[in-house]
Amino acid sequence: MTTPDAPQAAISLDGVSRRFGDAVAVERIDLELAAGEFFALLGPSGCGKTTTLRMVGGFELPTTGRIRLAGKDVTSLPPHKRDVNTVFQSYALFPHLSVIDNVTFGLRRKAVAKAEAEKRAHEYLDLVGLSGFGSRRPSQLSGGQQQRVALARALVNHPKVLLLDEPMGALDAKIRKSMQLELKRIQREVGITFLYVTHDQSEAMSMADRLAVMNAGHVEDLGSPQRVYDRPVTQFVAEFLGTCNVIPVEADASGARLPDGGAVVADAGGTPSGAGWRVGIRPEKIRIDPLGTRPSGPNRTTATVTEVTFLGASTEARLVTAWGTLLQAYKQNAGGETTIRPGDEVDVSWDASQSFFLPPTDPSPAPEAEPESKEVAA
Ligand SMILES: Nc1ncnc2c1ncn2[C@@H]1O[C@H](COP(=O)(O)OP(=O)(O)OP(=O)(O)O)[C@@H](O)[C@H]1O
Repeated sequence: MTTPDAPQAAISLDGVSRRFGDAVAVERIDLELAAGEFFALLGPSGCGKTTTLRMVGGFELPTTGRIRLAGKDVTSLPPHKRDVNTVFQSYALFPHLSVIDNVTFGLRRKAVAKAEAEKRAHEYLDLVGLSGFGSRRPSQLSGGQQQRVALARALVNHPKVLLLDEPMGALDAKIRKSMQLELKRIQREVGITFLYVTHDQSEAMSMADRLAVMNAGHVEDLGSPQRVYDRPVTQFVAEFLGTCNVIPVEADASGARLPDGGAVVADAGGTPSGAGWRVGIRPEKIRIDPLGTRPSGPNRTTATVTEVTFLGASTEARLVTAWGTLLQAYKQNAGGETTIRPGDEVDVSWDASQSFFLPPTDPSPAPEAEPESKEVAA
């Protein structure tokens, strides 16, 4: 939590929940976003991302908890009394107004003089790469261009915080990719705090300074994209962020072992003890060598290659261990690789630093359970 001399959080959620009748959409969330941070809320459909964002925007009231913006309690304030703007997936542009009138709309309502409002609008249209489009109607723009207008309109009031709810949802994959880079550049330039909701893990990882992975209404993991990808705290998080090999381990006082008895050491995820623990390794971290060529040590076993797929930049191998766990491994095609074929017996190994222990998964977490891991802005 915030210490007296820590910089004030731009957004802070303290024990925020939202129920709809008996259904719990958001369950006791604690979040702190630093000023100027690009923060993503990531998770599958229905996990509570949009409800969380709507509570920050004032479109939904929390059932419990407090929301602060720059230290000010706004929990029960209506949207227009909060220093935030929202960009929705649908853009919500006025179809009968020109681009420039769409962008100046909020300023004009705040009684900013027309000339001044238009000057500012042109600056923001420049920023989003749309100078010269001011007199067009939204219907004369592509989806990506409409999205930029919506962004310019949201930024032109200089809100302290911008909320973005799947703003790229309507764009095709290629435009999405270039808009992601663009949005990150714009966010850096304007220095406004962004709270960005998406179910697309690559979008969140490529743009966010930090991200929170939500599952069934609670925050399951929170940290930098690299930390959450490399050292996820649960199997759900590991698998939501990309492909992950998950191997059961048996653990006792003498350490953790694979089903074939080989020792397992991992630098992350705590010390397994008892039943139900697993070790996770990303496919690109798995090393494959001809059978019998790996020196003995922990984190190695043997497997049979079942499928090899050449993907151009990389090759994907599927393997099965002697006890029946299926594994996936990616290898960059950097030249000089040993060819492997289906049916080959191989040594499989990985570094302790590239793997993480995963705790037993509770099949039905108690509704009042605390999130398994939390971090707050320093
Ligand atoms: N107004 C409402 N009335 C009843 N239930 C609601 C309401 N709004 C949301 N919910 C429920 O709350 C849960 C969380 O919804 P929310 O829209 O926050 O999820 P999400 O993670 O944003 O999903 P998506 O990615 O599909 O938009 C869902 O089970 C949803 O059905």
